[in-house]
Amino acid sequence: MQATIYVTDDEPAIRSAIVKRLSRRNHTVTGLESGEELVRAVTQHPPDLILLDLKMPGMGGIEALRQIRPLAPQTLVIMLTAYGTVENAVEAMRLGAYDFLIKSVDLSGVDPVVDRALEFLALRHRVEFALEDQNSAYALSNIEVRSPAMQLLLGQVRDVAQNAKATVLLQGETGTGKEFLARVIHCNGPRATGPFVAVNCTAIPKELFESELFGYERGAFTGAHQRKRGLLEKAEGGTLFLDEIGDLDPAMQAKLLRVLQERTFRRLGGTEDLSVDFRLMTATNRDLKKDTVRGTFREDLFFRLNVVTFELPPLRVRTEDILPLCMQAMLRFGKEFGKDVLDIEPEAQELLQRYSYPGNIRELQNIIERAMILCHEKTLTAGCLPRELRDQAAQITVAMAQGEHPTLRIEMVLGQQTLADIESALIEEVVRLSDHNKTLAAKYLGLTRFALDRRLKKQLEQD
Ligand SMILES: Nc1ncnc2c1ncn2[C@@H]1O[C@H](COP(=O)(O)OP(=O)(O)OP(=O)(O)O)[C@@H](O)[C@H]1O
Repeated sequence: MQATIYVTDDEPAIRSAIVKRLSRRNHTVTGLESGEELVRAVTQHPPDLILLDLKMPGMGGIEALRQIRPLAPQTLVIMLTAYGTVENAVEAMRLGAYDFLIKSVDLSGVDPVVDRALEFLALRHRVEFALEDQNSAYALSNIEVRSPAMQLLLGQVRDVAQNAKATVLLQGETGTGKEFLARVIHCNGPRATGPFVAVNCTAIPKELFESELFGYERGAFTGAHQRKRGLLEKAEGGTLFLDEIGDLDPAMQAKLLRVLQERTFRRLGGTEDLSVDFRLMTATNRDLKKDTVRGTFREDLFFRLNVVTFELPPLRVRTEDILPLCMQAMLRFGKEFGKDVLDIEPEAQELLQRYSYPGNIRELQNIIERAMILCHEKTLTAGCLPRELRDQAAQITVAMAQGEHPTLRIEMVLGQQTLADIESALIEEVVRLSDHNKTLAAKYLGLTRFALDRRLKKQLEQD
């Protein structure tokens, strides 16, 4: 991003060196020699970024920051500080500065800090733009994904959306965005103007499911005072989305299969075959294939549903998507709560990116909602984030990437963990991923079953 930048420093040599350095990278850079001059310039033209020296004669950096924040809430401010005055820089960050930079002789630290701030600014612009039109929340072009896994998936979604008939199965942990993606497919396809009928298979009691799905004729059963159209009919010309399909009762599985095979059905108590035209999408956080082996899910129905399958990766294996999702949530809750929190301080960014999000995007949104309630500054700080995030920063994170060969990634905070901690975390995760089949886990780990048992026992004793 090419940006307008003000560099404010009373020392001419440093000021001109930074101005030169940034101008060479095609930014529009202006040097200013005092806090007063900066306030005047910001009043006339708020820039994208300000580099602001802490210690200046007359109006110091802190006072200048206090005055420019309300004048230019969108502008990011990086404080320039000398060794030994870092506490003041921290104070400045509490007042809304985005970051700070310790001045060194060669100024080589300037570029990465400026790049990071500008990248953040560019991301904020994109998210703001996407949110301007709430109706286009599901437009493919407005979905902000950075992780290679999600970019690949969205590319495939684009093709599938265009095919009005393709049946889609969405699999993934809770909160990974299965319903969201179903809506994206619906809204970007030829049936976008048709209805999107979402049904949670676990929310409707077993006895009522059939009448809800197929509808009924007057007098079909006691209490059926008049004809009622079922969900299948309501989805005509659009999409029927069956969530938690893995929990569908076996009798209903058989009935659904018949509709999918014949594309016709009868209302309860009816004699007429009705034909329906809809796209079916289903979602589950279970492994349906395994359920067919276990015998809890019909294999023939699985084959009908499993035409196009999307596996949504958990958020912990696509960390690149975390900050864009946080920004989106901040803007959304900011509007709701009437708060103007526009930035996330670097320490909070770090914590948000390191957390493992067992509840995925839904949990991320809850974390941001809570933080926005607690936050009274213009910048979201680490102090507004829940304790789990800070605690987890001190733990070992083991995350799994899906694929033909599932891969475990381990992160270790140097100085806080030992090799033994890593071993325990790794063993625990592999046992969990092997569905607690210890023979399989031992095989993955290259251990004998006996050696694995011995290690697990030792871990238990230490706990
Ligand atoms: N790519 C995305 N961009 C923005 N918001 C998203 C995205 N994906 C999901 N969300 C939001 O995250 C929340 C959870 O998504 P959703 O309900 O689709 O998850 P799910 O996988 O269907 O969950 P469950 O299995 O519990 O039903 C929703 O508020 C949704 O709007």
